Amino acid sequence: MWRKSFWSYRLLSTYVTKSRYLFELKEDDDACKKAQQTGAFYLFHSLAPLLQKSEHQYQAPQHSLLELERLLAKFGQDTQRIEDSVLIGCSEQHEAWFALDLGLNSSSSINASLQKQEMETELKGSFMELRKALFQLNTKDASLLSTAQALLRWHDGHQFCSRSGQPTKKNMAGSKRVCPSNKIIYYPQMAPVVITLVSDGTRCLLARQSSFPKGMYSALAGFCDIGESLEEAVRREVAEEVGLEVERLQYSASQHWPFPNSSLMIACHATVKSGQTEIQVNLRELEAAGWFSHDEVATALRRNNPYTQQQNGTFWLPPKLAIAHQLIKEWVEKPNCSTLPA
Ligand SMILES: NC(=O)C1=CN([C@@H]2O[C@H](COP(=O)(O)OP(=O)(O)OC[C@H]3O[C@@H](n4cnc5c(N)ncnc54)[C@H](O)[C@@H]3O)[C@@H](O)[C@H]2O)C=CC1
Ligand SMILES: [Mg+2]
Repeated sequence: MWRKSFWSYRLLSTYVTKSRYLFELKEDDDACKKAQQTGAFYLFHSLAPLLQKSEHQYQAPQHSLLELERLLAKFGQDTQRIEDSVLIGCSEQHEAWFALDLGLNSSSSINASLQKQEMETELKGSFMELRKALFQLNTKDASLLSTAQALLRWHDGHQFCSRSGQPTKKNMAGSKRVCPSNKIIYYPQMAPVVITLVSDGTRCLLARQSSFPKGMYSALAGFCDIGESLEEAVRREVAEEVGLEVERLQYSASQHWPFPNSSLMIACHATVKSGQTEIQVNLRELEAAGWFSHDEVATALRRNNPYTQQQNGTFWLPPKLAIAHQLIKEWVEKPNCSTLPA
């Protein structure tokens, strides 16, 4: 455990002190409880974050502990419910940030779910589905609320020990749950997913699932199987979904993705052997897949507004905040960047 008195915080960078402060809050329940007193809370209802509209923009409001206690009292709720909150980050000045869901059934409060509409009126905002909310927010808030929702969802779904069947207990920060009877520790999980933009040197391969919004095409994605390396997962997914063999691949970047459950999206560029570009779409996984020219993709990126695209019937690409968008943009800017052997 990092103790403030032990470390000379002044010698460390802001980022390092922040990281160590968050580490301390995860490890030490008393320190975390203390941090709640000066902290800020983001509110959710059944996993939908609270947003407020100011002028033309939405923002995610923060509430102090005092405001939260008043709110809960007003709705006849025990302040014990605040113990369900999870730590999601802190400011550079070490103001800790928490998230609390007022709609999910609470293990520490009897009168579980609070009425959504009454809360919205009281809070002068609305609980918006996260997929919609992400389009309305700046990058920092979008990322914070994604983390918050992922953590809240994980706690909601892991309230019992899978060995003893007993209720598990969350630590103050929400970084783990412990079974009191056998001491098994459960940590929040995310599934590794590979997302690959395949190129044949001049064109790139885009595909769509029937569940995608109308007209949207993206790179190939798939969950890693147990025991697989990243490289093996890319090769298998490309073979499974479009019947092609990857020749070379290059890691690009990664992203936490909260839908439908937490995934760690690992994005790669890949090439296939020239002359072996005939696609055989696996219709159990995909609705359609095809090769798109550099010009077509560059044009789609420039006019990437889903609403006008849907009306025109032309294809469109995932929004900026999705790593698929970044992967496609990278390829458009540098079409020959797939250099590492698979
Ligand atoms: N952030 C981004 O840019 C993008 C994110 N994605 C995400 O990637 C994820 C994976 O893509 P898919 O093509 O759907 O995967 P996929 O090609 O592996 O097919 C999904 C199927 O895999 C099986 N599966 C294996 N392990 C699973 C697990 N841990 N959780 C759920 N299903 C599992 C299920 O049968 C499921 O129906 C999606 O959930 C999607 O949200 C997809 C494209 C872009
Ligand atoms: Mg897939």
